[in-house]
Amino acid sequence: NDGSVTASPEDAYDSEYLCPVSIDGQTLALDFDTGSADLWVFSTSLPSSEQKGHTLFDPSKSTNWKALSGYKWNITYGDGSGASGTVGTDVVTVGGTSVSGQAVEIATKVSSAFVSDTANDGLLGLAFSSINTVTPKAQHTFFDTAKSSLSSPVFTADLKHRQLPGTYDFGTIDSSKYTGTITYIDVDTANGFWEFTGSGYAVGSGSFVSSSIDAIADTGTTLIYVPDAVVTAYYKQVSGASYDSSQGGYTFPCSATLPNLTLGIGSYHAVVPGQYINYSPASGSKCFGGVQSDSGIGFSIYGDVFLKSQFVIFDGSSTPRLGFAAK
Ligand SMILES: CN(C)c1ccc(C(=O)NN)cc1
Repeated sequence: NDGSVTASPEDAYDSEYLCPVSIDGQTLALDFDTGSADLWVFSTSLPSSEQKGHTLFDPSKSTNWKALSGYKWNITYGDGSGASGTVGTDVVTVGGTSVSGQAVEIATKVSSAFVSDTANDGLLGLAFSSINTVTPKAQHTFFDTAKSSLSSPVFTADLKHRQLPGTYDFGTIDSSKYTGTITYIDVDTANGFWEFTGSGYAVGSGSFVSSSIDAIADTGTTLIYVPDAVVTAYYKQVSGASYDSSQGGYTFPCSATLPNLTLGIGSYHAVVPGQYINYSPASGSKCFGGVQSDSGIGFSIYGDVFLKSQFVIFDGSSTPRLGFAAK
């Protein structure tokens, strides 16, 4: 029951990656999110003003739909966006991986950020089921539901930079997708995230700074959010860079040459190409950085700008771990 599904960038800046998911034959484009654990979809139960532009799941058209009476969900993400609604189970298929009895959370309310993100028909959470928001009983993620039917209890992310489709694979580690060896690091599941301790950083050709960085691998977050020491050291090497409160982060002249950012994972040095860190135009001739401060979050977030530079293994075995390799 192993599977592979394309992950297509939603826009020119890879702000998110969308994957086709079939729910009893109804195919929606979902944002696979290793930073949350709810599978929720835009639905016919939303107010019509919130439905516009999205593909909607209609449970009344599903022969395998089973409503969970009295079950509800309500989620808020790190950027303040959120959604809520009701719950049922259905057959969910991702690439070649099909599971029955999967909890599907029907949105009856979504925040404006989701309404306006018309390419996004919902999220498929891939964090640990311990942070699923369904009450009165938390539900399993798609990966947890599928795990026992996979050749190996793993999924991998091979996200690409700019305009290229990548893939999420379930059940296998495709050795044609990476070079060199895989470095594994232990995961602390206490907060429900793929959370690990990074070993430090380097900016451009500068020397590596050993420091413990508490971070999560989050495919649902676009940028890299790291401690101020890292951010300061990075933008010190970018002429014309400065913190722009009106933009809510560091910007720099779009003509600037950006240094690579190396992030340590154990003894492995993961290199994020400088070009990936010129994230998008901000205003005028200024561009917005793909590396920003994690202050106020409580941990660092290694989001898509980092993850797309690597081949990443999410190992859901009895001792969960993360694997990283160059590609
Ligand atoms: C508004 N949208 C599409 C979001 C998608 C994902 C997230 C998130 O924090 N995932 N870990 C937030 C917002």
